[in-house]
Amino acid sequence: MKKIAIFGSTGSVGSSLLRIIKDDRKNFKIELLAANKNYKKLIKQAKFFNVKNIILTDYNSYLIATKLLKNTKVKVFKNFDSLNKIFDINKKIDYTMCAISGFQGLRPTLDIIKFTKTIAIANKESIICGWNLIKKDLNKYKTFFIPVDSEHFSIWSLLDNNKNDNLEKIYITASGGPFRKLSLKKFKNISIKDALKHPNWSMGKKITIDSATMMNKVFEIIEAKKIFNLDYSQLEILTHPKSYLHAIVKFNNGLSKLLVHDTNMIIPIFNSIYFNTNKKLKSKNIDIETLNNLNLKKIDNIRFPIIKILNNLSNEDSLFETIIVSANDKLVKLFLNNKIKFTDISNILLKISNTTEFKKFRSIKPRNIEEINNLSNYVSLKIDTMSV
Ligand SMILES: NC(=O)C1=CN([C@@H]2O[C@H](COP(=O)(O)OP(=O)(O)OC[C@H]3O[C@@H](n4cnc5c(N)ncnc54)[C@H](OP(=O)(O)O)[C@@H]3O)[C@@H](O)[C@H]2O)C=CC1
Ligand SMILES: CC(=O)[C@@H](O)[C@H](O)COP(=O)(O)O
Ligand SMILES: [Mn+2]
Repeated sequence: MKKIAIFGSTGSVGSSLLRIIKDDRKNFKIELLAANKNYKKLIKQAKFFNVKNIILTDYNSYLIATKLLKNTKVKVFKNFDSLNKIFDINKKIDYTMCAISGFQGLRPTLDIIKFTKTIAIANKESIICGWNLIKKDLNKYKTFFIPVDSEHFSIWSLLDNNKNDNLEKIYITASGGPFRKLSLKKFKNISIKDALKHPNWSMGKKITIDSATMMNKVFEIIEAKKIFNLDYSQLEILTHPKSYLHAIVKFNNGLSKLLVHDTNMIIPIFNSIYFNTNKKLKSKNIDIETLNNLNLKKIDNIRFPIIKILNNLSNEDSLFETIIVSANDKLVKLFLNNKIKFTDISNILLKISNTTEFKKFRSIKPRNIEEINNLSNYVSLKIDTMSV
């Protein structure tokens, strides 16, 4: 019986994992489910899987859930401060999925490492902002790490569990999102509805907007650089409309490996929880038609100006990554609340990434979560004051 925890269980990745577990219930005991506001879905999950601990970080949702569950054995927590009341460092759980969206996933990811034997991280923002802190604790507590983001899971699989000492170059693919072919003249009137129509993947709103602006791929380059300890010069984006090929790894010895899988996040998620088992997952036959038409092209930074942020990055872990993640979190929220235009996201992000005030953070290494959180809050407030 594997004991597990799922952060972001009511979301796209979290719910996909629960669908996998539902088919194999006898082998799993869910110790904790965490979400933000969706108390109805979280309570339904907790009851269905007989989960004794839940976290709701939105205070009002926490109060409602506490009331609704008062005559049950389910304990409701309002934040992640009580992990040491739920878990025991001497009796680690087997697996945790970190699938909270955005910057807010970093603290829970850092806090759970000591309590879990394996940590599967889908929350790319935590890797981008806090990788040096995450890596330090992975080593300190001997926690096994599996990246879940499809391109990074693919690279990780090609490197056979992360031996990356003879890596020459990595290509990650981008679908190009819903506006890959849209006339540039129409970008200024892009609607929320259209921006949420990803051509290949059904994902949470935030990552879907990031795929439309191409910020998702900027994040994925940073994520790959950190996880696989590369220079940015060793990483390149290729657009591939079908999202079937996820990564190409070129090694120093002249060999290159490519990884394709169905355009379905169930595959990386399934492999993260059944890693090192021979559990069978039903999947489609190899798609020869798509393999014959990979249609790989270099990224167009006229269409996707946000790519230019990659030119401003330092090759060392820095607080600058927190600035762009937090600014992007905020700007995507403003766009989804109809406060700014789609093109404002890239324009304001590029402006922020070029200001002297923020550029100086490229040479400051993150020392602790408090420093990262404070900077993130500052960036968020700064955007409120900008004339957006
Ligand atoms: N979806 C996908 O296919 C992929 C996702 N990823 C990454 O995985 C992560 C999750 O993505 P996705 O599943 O699409 O996101 P969703 O928006 O679908 O779900 C986000 C989850 O996080 C919860 N959440 C949000 N904020 C908080 C918070 N402050 N505290 C606790 N829980 C919180 C949400 O709770 P609530 O429901 O209550 O709001 C929800 O359960 C992201 O970092 C994304 O970049 C990477 C590759 C693919
Ligand atoms: C499924 C997954 O890993 C997403 O990150 C996906 O890659 C987003 O698609 P884009 O390639 O359009 O950003
Ligand atoms: Mn991805």
